[in-house]
Amino acid sequence: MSLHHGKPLCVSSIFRPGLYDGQVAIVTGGATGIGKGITKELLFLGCTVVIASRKADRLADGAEEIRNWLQNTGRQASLHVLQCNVRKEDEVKNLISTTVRMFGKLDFLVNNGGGQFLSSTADIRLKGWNAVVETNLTGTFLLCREAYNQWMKDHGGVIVNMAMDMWKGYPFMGHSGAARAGVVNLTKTLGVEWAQSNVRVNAVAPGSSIASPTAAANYGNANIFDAAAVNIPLKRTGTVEEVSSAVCFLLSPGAAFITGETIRIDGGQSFYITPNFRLSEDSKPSDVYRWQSQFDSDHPTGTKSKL
Ligand SMILES: CCCCCCC/C=C/C(=O)SCCNC(=O)CCNC(=O)[C@H](O)C(C)(C)COP(=O)(O)OP(=O)(O)OC[C@H]1O[C@@H](n2cnc3c(N)ncnc32)[C@H](O)[C@@H]1OP(=O)(O)O
Ligand SMILES: NC(=O)C1=CN([C@@H]2O[C@H](COP(=O)(O)OP(=O)(O)OC[C@H]3O[C@@H](n4cnc5c(N)ncnc54)[C@H](OP(=O)(O)O)[C@@H]3O)[C@@H](O)[C@H]2O)C=CC1
Repeated sequence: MSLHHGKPLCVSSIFRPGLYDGQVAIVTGGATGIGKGITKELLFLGCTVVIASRKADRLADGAEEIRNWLQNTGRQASLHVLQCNVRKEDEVKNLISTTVRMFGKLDFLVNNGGGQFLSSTADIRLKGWNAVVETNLTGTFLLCREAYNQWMKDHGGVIVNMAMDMWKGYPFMGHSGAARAGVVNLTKTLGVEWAQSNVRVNAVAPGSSIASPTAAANYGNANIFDAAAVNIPLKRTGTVEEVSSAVCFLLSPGAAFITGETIRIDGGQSFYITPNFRLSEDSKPSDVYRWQSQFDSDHPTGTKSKL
């Protein structure tokens, strides 16, 4: 349901029905939150979708909900489930090869699966750092590499990666900020390297503001996203549909001349105040560095200072 000039409209995508008829996509993390929104929209548009993540129960529950939802729109779902931990190279290889074997092709890869935990960087243990970097950066690399080598290199395709609002660093999520900055850079590199194979590689960077039950549960606080709205110029949090429509656009022929790009989906948040953390009120001004000069008192602006 969305609003159009204040009136509710029952629509399930801004894109034309059948846009992705006959196409095959993998969406990692496709059973929950943003990934579930992307999966629904791709299915609604006619795509065959394989959702993949670590937890079999999550995949089963998500798939059932998605199938029921699609049935209510009057469409048949070509939805499939494969377990895969993107941190494990053999499981990633298997995800891609099984998909290609089952459906004869792989048109789209959406590297949505990922996440992190909140911690001051000083307190992150190496295991935790590695878990987050392997999930978000290494996992994205492995999936891109396998999708390319096993199918897209010879047949073309489109990849969309997942970044975040890490443009000015990400206090208290330093591991993920660093990993996602790596994803943005990798996206540029692959956009150039794989252009010769007609493979486009782009990314989306949602603000810290896309609420879903699973995303909030990861932080043990159902309302964690509510506080974000005050720092967002558009004065509200975002929706999974608003991420999904950007992903579906990047996958579409409408984005045929876009590669290596990362689109911010954050209501202007990253151009305004960063981020949801503030220094404590009693933090002191830092030490000052200044040249010593006999002219300082004559020329307070320092224009005639010398070493
Ligand atoms: C106003 C604030 C807004 C905040 C949110 C803003 C934006 C939101 C962005 C989002 O991305 S929402 C999506 C949220 N969903 C997820 O993050 C889901 C996926 N995440 C995870 O699965 C985990 O966070 C993980 C760490 C990436 C992987 O966990 P897993 O259990 O598979 O890892 P392990 O190999 O078992 O252990 C990892 C290691 O990591 C450390 N660690 C894990 N959790 C915590 C924690 N909560 N606090 C501190 N440290 C943690 C720890 O060292 C673990 O090892 P051990 O020491 O336990 O042995
Ligand atoms: N919500 C937000 O505001 C923002 C979200 N993002 C990113 O968007 C993506 C989706 O997040 P969101 O939907 O909000 O949160 P969710 O917690 O609902 O989604 C995370 C998904 O990633 C999957 N996942 C996590 N680790 C792995 C792994 N090692 N291998 C395979 N799948 C994995 C999870 O499934 P399972 O547990 O079954 O493995 C889950 O489906 C994530 O990358 C997130 O970090 C970025 C910026 C902001």
